[in-house]
Amino acid sequence: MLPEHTVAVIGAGKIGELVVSGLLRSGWPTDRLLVTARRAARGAELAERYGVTVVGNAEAVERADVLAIAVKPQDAATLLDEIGPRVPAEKLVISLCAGLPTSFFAARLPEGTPVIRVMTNTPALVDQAMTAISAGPHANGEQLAIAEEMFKPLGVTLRVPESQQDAVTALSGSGPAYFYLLVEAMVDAGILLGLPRQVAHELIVQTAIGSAVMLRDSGEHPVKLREAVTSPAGTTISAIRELENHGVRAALLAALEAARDRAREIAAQAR
Ligand SMILES: NC(=O)C1=CN([C@@H]2O[C@H](COP(=O)(O)OP(=O)(O)OC[C@H]3O[C@@H](n4cnc5c(N)ncnc54)[C@H](OP(=O)(O)O)[C@@H]3O)[C@@H](O)[C@H]2O)C=CC1
Ligand SMILES: O=C(O)[C@@H]1CCC=N1
Repeated sequence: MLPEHTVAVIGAGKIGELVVSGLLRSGWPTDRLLVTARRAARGAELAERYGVTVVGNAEAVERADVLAIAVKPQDAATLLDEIGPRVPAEKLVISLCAGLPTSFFAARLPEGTPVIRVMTNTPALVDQAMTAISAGPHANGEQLAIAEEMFKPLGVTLRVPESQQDAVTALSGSGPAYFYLLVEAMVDAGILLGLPRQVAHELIVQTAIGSAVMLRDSGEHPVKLREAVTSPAGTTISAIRELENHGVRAALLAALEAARDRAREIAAQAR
């Protein structure tokens, strides 16, 4: 299905760029995509890399039907001071910002502007994103479908109530970083055990991929999958005892709670 909408990605940093590249990979026509950047050099880089049209924020607001806001949450108020009053209420605003509720945008946009909150993640770069989508004020099913049309080609999408978005941010938004940290630590453990770094890296990355595919495709609970690896008096249980002794499970509970709390704090600090 060819998109009927023109999308402007406002603030094409890391996340904005992955939306641009993902849309283009999915066949989104270049002439239905606009990009804005704060620095001219960044705009030129994106124009060169993707052949997209880079415009100012005001022109993006005028020409696009869908405004995907991908600036840092701390920059959102300044951006909305600039563009908010110019956004006609029939445009769809999609926020990709962590923490900020749709009410933050609604308060700075003309009455009746539909706002959708989206939390995606960096595996969008390989079309394996987890993207959670929530309707905010004035957003109807048709507009949620537009957001899904944009993000489905980048991976998996899920509709969630907006009240769950800070938790979603803690789990899947930040989630890739936790897995990368684990991989980094396990590769270092391989070094400790005397393996060459490249060998340790290959062993752990393929083990991560295999485990992830089994989690997704086997239909088995993670406990069952772990038990199948854990032989009586074997090697795995010795490692698991150490993980439990070091409070890894408790650390993850605390870590994700801290991420959720930081999302709330970002919203509270946004002016
Ligand atoms: N990184 C991630 O994994 C995830 C991030 N997010 C959310 O995505 C958003 C973007 O994050 P990320 O891509 O990491 O951050 P970046 O800093 O890489 O991108 C933000 C971009 O917005 C630009 N910008 C800021 N203000 C303006 C403006 N007024 N007009 C035009 N462009 C502007 C910045 O320009 P300049 O280069 O000059 O700073 C920068 O290029 C955040 O709100 C974050 O919470 C959501 C999910 C995952
Ligand atoms: O760290 C952050 O704030 C952003 C939001 C989710 C992932 N990265």
